[in-house]
Amino acid sequence: MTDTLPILEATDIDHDYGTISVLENVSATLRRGAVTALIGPNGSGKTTLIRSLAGLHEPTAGKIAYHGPETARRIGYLPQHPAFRPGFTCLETLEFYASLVGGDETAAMTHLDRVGLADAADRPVEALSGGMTRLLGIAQATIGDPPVVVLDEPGSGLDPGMSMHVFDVAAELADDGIAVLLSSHDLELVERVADRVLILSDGRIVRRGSTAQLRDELDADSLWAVYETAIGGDLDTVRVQGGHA
Ligand SMILES: Nc1ncnc2c1ncn2[C@@H]1O[C@H](COP(=O)(O)OP(=O)(O)OP(=O)(O)O)[C@@H](O)[C@H]1O
Repeated sequence: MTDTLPILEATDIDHDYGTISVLENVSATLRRGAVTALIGPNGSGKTTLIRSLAGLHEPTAGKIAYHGPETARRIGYLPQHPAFRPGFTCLETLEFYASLVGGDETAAMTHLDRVGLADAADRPVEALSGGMTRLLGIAQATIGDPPVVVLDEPGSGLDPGMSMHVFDVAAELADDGIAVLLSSHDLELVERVADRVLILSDGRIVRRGSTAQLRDELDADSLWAVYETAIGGDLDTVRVQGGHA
C-alpha cells in the first residue's frame, strides 16, 4: 500500500553545526507502505537528516511537513546509539514507553517478540548485549504504532542473521502501511528490502529512486556499483565537512 501523497516531506533543508554546513538543499519524501533507505559515506549527514525528519532538531533552513493522521506518536525513532534507563527489564521498559505515548501496555510483549527478544523479556536492560540493546531500541520505536518509523542504522552491530531479520521487520512494518526510513551501510540488505533509495554525499542527495531505476540510470549491475558511481572520488577516505576538526 503506497499512498500518492507523502506522509512526511522535507523541502530544501539546510543544517549547520555552528559554522559547519552539513546538509545543503535536501528535499525528501516518505510514503506510507514503503521502506526508504538512506545510504552514503561516513560523515555525509545521514544522522543529521534523520534527526531533522524525526523532529529532534530544527533545520537551519527549509521546511519539514507532516501530512499524516493526528496520533499520540507521529514518528518512532531509533537513535544510532540507543540507551535505556538501568534497573528495568526489557518488558517494563517497553510498558513504560507505551504509558508515555498512551499506547497499549499489554502489546509490549508483541513488540518484543517482533524483534526476537521475547526470551529476554525479564532481563534487565543493563544486562543486554549491544545487539540486543539495538533490537530493544527498534521495538521501542514501534511503540504506540506511529505511522512513520525512522531507524538510524538498525542493523549496526547485529550478526548477519539478526541484521537480515531487522530488515525483514522493517519490510513488515511497511507492509502494515507504515512509512519506514532507515539508514544503513549494508548495501546488500538495502537492495533486498528498500522500495526507494536516497544517496547522500557531502550533505546533498546525489541520486534517488528505486534500486532498479538507479541501476538502469547508471547502467550498473548492483546497488554497490550505483553507490560507487554516485559517490565518486576516494571511497577509502572520510570527507570531513567543514575541514579540520
Ligand atoms: N553536534 C555536532 N557538532 C558539530 N558537527 C557535527 C555534530 N554532529 C555531526 N557533526 C558533523 O556533521 C557531519 C555529518 O555527521 P552525521 O553524523 O550526520 O553523518 P552520518 O552520515 O550519519 O555518518 P556515519 O555514517 O559515520 O554515522 C560530520 O562531519 C560530523 O562530524
